[in-house]
This record gives sequence, C-alpha cells and structure tokens, in this order.
Amino acid sequence: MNNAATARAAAAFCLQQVLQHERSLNQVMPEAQQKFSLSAGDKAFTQAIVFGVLRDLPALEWLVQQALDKPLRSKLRVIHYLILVGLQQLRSMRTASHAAIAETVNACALLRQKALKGLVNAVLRNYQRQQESLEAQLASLPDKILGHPGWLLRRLKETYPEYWPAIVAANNTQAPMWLRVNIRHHSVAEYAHLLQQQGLESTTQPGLEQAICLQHPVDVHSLPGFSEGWVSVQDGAAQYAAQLLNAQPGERILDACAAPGGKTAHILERCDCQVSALDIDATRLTRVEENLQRLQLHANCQQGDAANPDTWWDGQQFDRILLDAPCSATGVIRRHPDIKWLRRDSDIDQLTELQAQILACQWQLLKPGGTLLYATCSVLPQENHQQVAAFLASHPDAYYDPLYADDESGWQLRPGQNNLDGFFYARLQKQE
Ligand SMILES: C[S@@+](CC[C@H](N)C(=O)[O-])C[C@H]1O[C@@H](n2cnc3c(N)ncnc32)[C@H](O)[C@@H]1O
Repeated sequence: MNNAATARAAAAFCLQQVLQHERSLNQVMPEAQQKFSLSAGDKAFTQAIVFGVLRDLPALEWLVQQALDKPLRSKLRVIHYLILVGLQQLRSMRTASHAAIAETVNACALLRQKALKGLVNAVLRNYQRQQESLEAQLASLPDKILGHPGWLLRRLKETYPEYWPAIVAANNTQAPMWLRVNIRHHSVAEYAHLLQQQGLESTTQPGLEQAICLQHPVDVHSLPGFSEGWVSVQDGAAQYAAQLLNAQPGERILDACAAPGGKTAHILERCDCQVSALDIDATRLTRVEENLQRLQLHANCQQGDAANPDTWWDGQQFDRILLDAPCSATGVIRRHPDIKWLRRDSDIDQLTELQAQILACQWQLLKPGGTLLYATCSVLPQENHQQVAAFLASHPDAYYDPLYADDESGWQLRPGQNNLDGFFYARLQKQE
C-alpha cells in the first residue's frame, strides 16, 4: 500500500465519519488506524490534516463550492472530504504542493473511487492556479474565515464582547502539551530536570502545583518514566480541579463523573484518601482503571448514574465531591475541533438541565460541612455562572466559597488564557 496516499485516504474517511455521520473523532481515529493500518507517523500526519480541516472547515467548504457546479452524490461523498484534505495541505501544510496533489489523487484508489482521480486533480490544480484571487475573496468573508458555526460565534460574541476574537483564535490553534508530575515520585523541579536531560524544554506556571508545559509536544512514550507512572498528560486548567477540591488524608471523596480518570488520579497523587470514581459509561470507566493501574493508585470504580444514586450509593455521605459535569466542551475546542461541528445550539439547554439534575442529586450525598466542586470545560454561562447562581438560589443550605476576590458564582478560564484550556470552577459548601 502507498503510505503517503494512505494518510490522505484515512483523513478523508475520518472527516466523512465526523461530518456526515456525526461521530466523535475520539471514536473514529482508532478505527481509521486499524482500517488503513496506519504507522505511527501516518497516524500523526492523518490527525494533523483532520484537525486542520476541522479548524478551517467553512473556508475549505467555500473553496469546494467555487470549484464544483453541484455537490458530489452521497455514494461519492468521500471524495468531497478528500478534496478538503487536498486543499488543506495546499493552503496550510508544509507538504510540497506537487506531492500533496499527487498523493491526494492517489488516495482515490484506496477509497475505491479511481474514476474520480481526474476530478480531484482538476479541483486541486485549479485552486493552485487561482490561489491568490480565491484567498483574497475569502479574506473578505468573516463568517468563512473564523472557522466556527454561527450559533457558537453568536454565543461567544454575546458573552465575551471583548475577548471573543482571542477565544476564536485560541480554538483554531494547536494546544500545547501539558504534563502533570506525579509528586509521589518526583518534585516538579526534578522532573523538569529529567526532561531537560532528554533535550525536552519546558516551563512551569505559578499557581499550578504539579504542571509542566512542554515547548514541543512529544509521544508519551518518550517521556521519562511514563510507563512507571511518573507523569501524566493533562491540561493545566484541568489540574486546578484537584487543587481546589483540596482533599485531606482519610476523607471520603466522590469523583462523580470520573472517566477517563485524570482528575481521580490527581486527587490520589496529592493525598491518601478514599476515592469513589463513578461514571455512567462502563467502557470509559475501564480507562479510569487503566490510568490508575499505570500510576499504581487505587479508587473504588463504579458504573452508575450520578443523577440516580439508588443503584450504586452505599448511603454514607462524602466529605468532598468533585462534579466534573458532562458539558458542551466548548472550552476544549483547540484539542477537539470536531466539537464545533458535532454540537448543536439546542444541546446547550439539554445539557444545562442534565447538569442541574446531577448537581441537585449530588448535593444530597454531601456531608454537612462538606465541599462540592462544580467543574465544566465549557465557556458558556448557562452551564457555568448561571447554573451555580440558580443552584444557590434554590438551596438555602448551600453557600458559595469564593476562589478569588469578588468571586460570587465561579471562576471562568478562557481558552488560550495563560496557554490553558477553557474551564470553569465553582466551590460550594454545605452548612453544618
Ligand atoms: C467531562 S467528562 C469527565 C472527565 C474526567 N473527570 C477526567 O478528568 O478525566 C464527563 C464524564 O461524565 C460522564 N457522565 C455523563 N453523564 C453522567 C451521569 N449521569 N452520571 C455519571 N457520569 C456521567 C461521561 O461518561 C464522561 O465520562
């Protein structure tokens, strides 16, 4: 099999699965790896193309529209996605254009559409010839070049009149690789030194106790002691969760939406407490177990619905609860650009309702005097500040524990701010 063409064919397959069949890239990438027998290098290249297309989708779609009189019929649709793959390489990747065109054309055969080679070749060469004038036209079409669906752009503009351009830019940029040092093995300074010995430059950030940001992303297996559990990959913003929860030795802790277990493990790295890790999704829960095994940590992993404790709760209240709620994930688009095209405006109301239900239910499981940390990786106020304000208004036994001066209903981190993902935290205390 021709390797260079394989990555292009795999990218077209992934894009069709995400954009036409509305499947998450997390599910689709492993399938593509198997289906096309991708090497590690091909996988990285495929992912780079797919991420690029998802970031710039409206502009790329506009370019296809200029080239084709009518859309490709549904049976040939995979070739539409292959054209996006070709255009993405010509516009934004370092691949030499003759190789980009030749290998994209060759990918038609791998996708069983040999007859469309001529069409793909013609569209890509046509773009190449008219690149300057097409790009000039695109530059005057803001809704095409911002790379976001209209509903999300509207919500961002409403909520962040000052910051929305920075948020959009951060969402369209590759995220840095953040690590969490397992302080049961090394201090952050010791681990940074180990990285330096491997030629890996990194920085730390005040306020983040275990975090290191790598200057350049690397494969996890080239990190010192990864298999031995010395370090994990986790964005710095997500590392505030365990810090703000601040579990104490011996306490009973519930991580109510735990999978894949990044925060469960962080809580356990910080102190010897009894953690129950709950998730509704049994498959995702196995990831928690695998992560804990690598880190040589232990939690009581339970499959169950956080909004229906009758099926899994033993009746003993918890000292602290981390509720990392299911959310729109609009704070982590730079890591998951498929989110922009999979989410719908109408999802937000449904998610807000689900979060309110889980939050009210979890509150019953908290001891008087206990702490509940509500977290999301969303940037939308309905899921964040408004959610917490509504909860406080309807729960007289809850009071708000500020995370900074003047904080009344939560701390919103914006994507890209301090090089971090977008996250939201609010700490609620239950009256004694
Ligand atoms: C934002 S992710 C959690 C990430 C995790 N805390 C970590 O740091 O690795 C949200 C999780 O909530 C789970 N979930 C969704 N609805 C749930 C429910 N009703 N009860 C329990 N878990 C739920 C999802 O399966 C998903 O794993």
